Amino acid sequence: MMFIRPVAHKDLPGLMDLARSAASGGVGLTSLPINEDRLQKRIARSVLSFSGELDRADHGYVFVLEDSENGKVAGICAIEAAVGLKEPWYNYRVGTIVHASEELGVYSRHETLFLSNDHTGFSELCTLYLHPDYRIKRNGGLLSKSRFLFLAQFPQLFGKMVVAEMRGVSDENGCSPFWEALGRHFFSIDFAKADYLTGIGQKAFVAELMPKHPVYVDFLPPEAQAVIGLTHEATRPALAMLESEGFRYEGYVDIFDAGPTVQAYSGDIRAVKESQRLPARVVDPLPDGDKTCYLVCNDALEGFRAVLAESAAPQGEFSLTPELARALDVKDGDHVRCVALTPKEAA
Ligand SMILES: CC(C)(COP(=O)(O)OP(=O)(O)OC[C@H]1O[C@@H](n2cnc3c(N)ncnc32)[C@H](O)[C@@H]1OP(=O)(O)O)[C@@H](O)C(=O)NCCC(=O)NCCSC(=O)CCC(=O)O
Repeated sequence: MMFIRPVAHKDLPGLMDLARSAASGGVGLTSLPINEDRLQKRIARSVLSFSGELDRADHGYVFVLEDSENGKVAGICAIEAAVGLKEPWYNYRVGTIVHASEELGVYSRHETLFLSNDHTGFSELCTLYLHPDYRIKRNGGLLSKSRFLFLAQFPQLFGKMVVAEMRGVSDENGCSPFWEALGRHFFSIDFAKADYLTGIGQKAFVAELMPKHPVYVDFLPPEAQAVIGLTHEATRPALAMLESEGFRYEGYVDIFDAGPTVQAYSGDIRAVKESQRLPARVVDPLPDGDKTCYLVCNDALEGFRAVLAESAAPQGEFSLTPELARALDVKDGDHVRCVALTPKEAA
């Protein structure tokens, strides 16, 4: 059985394996560098976040997907409670500047990139990675969307808006047309290096050196213009899952590769809005009848668990098999939070 739980110190070797797997797939995950020291610090920060021992500005909750058959860490995902409260959080906002003169009969509008800190204080979904061997049986949905149950359960820990930065377009050698056209002029390193520095916590430092004045998109080469707001092919499944929950691109892009940031009000995320907190009824076997697949979590913060469960539409209580109750660490009568998968996922 697959279940979600908070990351623990013992998971360092498992996270290193995931980081190596991500890099070998050619995608590389900015926030999952193959760097034992960084990963160990990330685990430690998460453990302290779950126990409430840090400032809100430092809270970052990391979860792993564990295979109970063999104890293997199959995937990772995270939520940062509030970005930009310690050091600036930068995006480009794709806006418009109009140059017009009625007298001369001239009117032209220009797409322009404005440096912004507009997402300061928002929560961020990040570090989503599932080992390729486990990209089966809705594990991707469990991994990505379990975070929404956590958000619904503990709204006081998060901002009113949630964002996610999707990887922008780069080729098989890690070369980004947007970086080559813009960042490269201000920082004489290649995109892969800038991306690595971002992953080890140096993004603000690199960002300080990027152009502060609005950038006219017309002045960028066509290959850079073409990738503004586009998602890397390998990251499309991650984006599709967020879009199915109501996340949208609102014109903010990454300052390095111009990948889109998608966003949603926390309370408007489908799985947050539609989730219900109900008493668990542990039954063996489950009653006959039509069943749907639900995301289910327990009530605990440090002992958070989430699973996928087939169940009939809940009528004031949520029926669970003893095996699922054990995975969720709940007893009959304890409360769980549940939400059905989208009809497309459940099909
Ligand atoms: C993202 C996951 C975990 C997703 O797992 P799976 O691949 O098993 O998921 P899946 O069920 O096959 O696909 C999920 C949904 O994407 C759809 N889908 C699949 N391929 C697609 C494509 N090329 N274009 C558009 N949609 C696509 C499927 O139909 C499905 O939607 P339906 O269910 O509706 O049919 C994995 O692919 C992965 O680890 N990828 C590599 C790392 C990565 O790119 N991470 C995101 C980085 S960005 C980040 O971390 C921030 C975002 C975040 O944290 O969430």
